[in-house]
Amino acid sequence: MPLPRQVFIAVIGAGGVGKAFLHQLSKLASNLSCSPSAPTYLSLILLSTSKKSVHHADYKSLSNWETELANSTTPPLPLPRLAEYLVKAPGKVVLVDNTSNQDVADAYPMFLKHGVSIVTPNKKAFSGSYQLWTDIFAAASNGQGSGGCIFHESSVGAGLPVISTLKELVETGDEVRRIEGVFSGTMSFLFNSFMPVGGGGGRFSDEVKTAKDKGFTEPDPRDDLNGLDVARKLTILARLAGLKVESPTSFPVQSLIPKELESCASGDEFMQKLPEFDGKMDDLKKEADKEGKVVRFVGSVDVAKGEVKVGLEKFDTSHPIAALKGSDNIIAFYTKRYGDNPLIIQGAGAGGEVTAMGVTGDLIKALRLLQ
Ligand SMILES: NC(=O)C1=CN([C@@H]2O[C@H](COP(=O)(O)OP(=O)(O)OC[C@H]3O[C@@H](n4cnc5c(N)ncnc54)[C@H](OP(=O)(O)O)[C@@H]3O)[C@@H](O)[C@H]2O)C=CC1
Ligand SMILES: N[C@@H](CC=O)C(=O)O
Ligand code: NA
Repeated sequence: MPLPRQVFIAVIGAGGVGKAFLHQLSKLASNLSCSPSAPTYLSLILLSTSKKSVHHADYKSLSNWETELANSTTPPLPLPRLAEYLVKAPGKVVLVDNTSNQDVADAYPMFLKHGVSIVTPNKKAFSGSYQLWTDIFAAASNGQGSGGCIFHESSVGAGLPVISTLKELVETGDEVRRIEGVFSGTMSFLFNSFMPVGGGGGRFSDEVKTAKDKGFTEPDPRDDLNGLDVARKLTILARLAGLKVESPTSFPVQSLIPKELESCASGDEFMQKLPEFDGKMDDLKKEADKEGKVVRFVGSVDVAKGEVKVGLEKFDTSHPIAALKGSDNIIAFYTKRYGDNPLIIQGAGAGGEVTAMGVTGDLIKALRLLQ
């Protein structure tokens, strides 16, 4: 009879994605067959938000995380103390970062060097400075050596298999020439509902509020509307395709934040004032309508030219990008092997459940490597 093995899971971030991940984790059979030789038991040993943490000095599994977190009065561990706690766990550890925090992302090389594996939808680690990108992958072992492994499928296209597909294209020797499409669930939802094919549509500011309520936006919706979220995703894809993109602000990115609202002190103030600018978005709609077109927020990476760009473009109403629904992303990979008919991935690109699916899938991949 093979001996069961135990893997310890620490989760930081319990918002839309974090909560959906924790529910999916609880459904993963505790007797998970990731290893051909032994069943795997998963123990949740830490759960933390920006305000509080639940963890036990004896690494006892959290049996009822919702109640334990709600009742906790313990502040979150500072990152070096968190690392100490995880390193001393009596077995392999996977840290699940469900935040969008830069400090947590900056600490990935430290966690990885200490053998802690990471799965995350947080884009900031992979789209920050090029140095951080290099440090993360230098520290990660992904199966070889003593460093932890790292997976980040949901950092682009939520649960859609975008990162894994691009990596396989590159690793199997295809030549990726161009990547283009709609990379934001929020922007897709906004334009599909504010400027649908066939006319009509709601007020732009109302649709922004709905996108936030549906859990599509970043914690601060200005990070979507300023184009930076898409720029981060394209930075990640461009780097995986071999371009040394320095940062998500090192190429042209069109912002939809009105100049007058750039100085808003908070996301709440911004959301309050946004309806004053609905007229400008209506003008954009009317202008496209006159040409029989719709406007969509798109991005592209031209690998051969080394160019990345993000912004609004007009599309014929018959174009596949114009026909997207809800929060759908569409991502086309033009490669040497696929020729003029690109490999296309399409589906929901935002939302707690679909994003958590990518994170849970990554956890399963990490567990297979940690045998
Ligand atoms: N929502 C989506 O559709 C998608 C999201 N993502 C990415 O997933 C991540 C999570 O998104 P989402 O769940 O929507 O965001 P939320 O704002 O709903 O949740 C973020 C969580 O992170 C916690 N947090 C923030 N900073 C820290 C910190 N320093 N230490 C511990 N916890 C912290 C917050 O705590 P508190 O509650 O105390 O503020 C909150 O629980 C982001 O990186 C996002 O870009 C990726 C693809 C799609
Ligand atoms: N805010 C992002 C969430 C997923 O990355 C989006 O709208 O696409
Ligand atoms: Na993905």
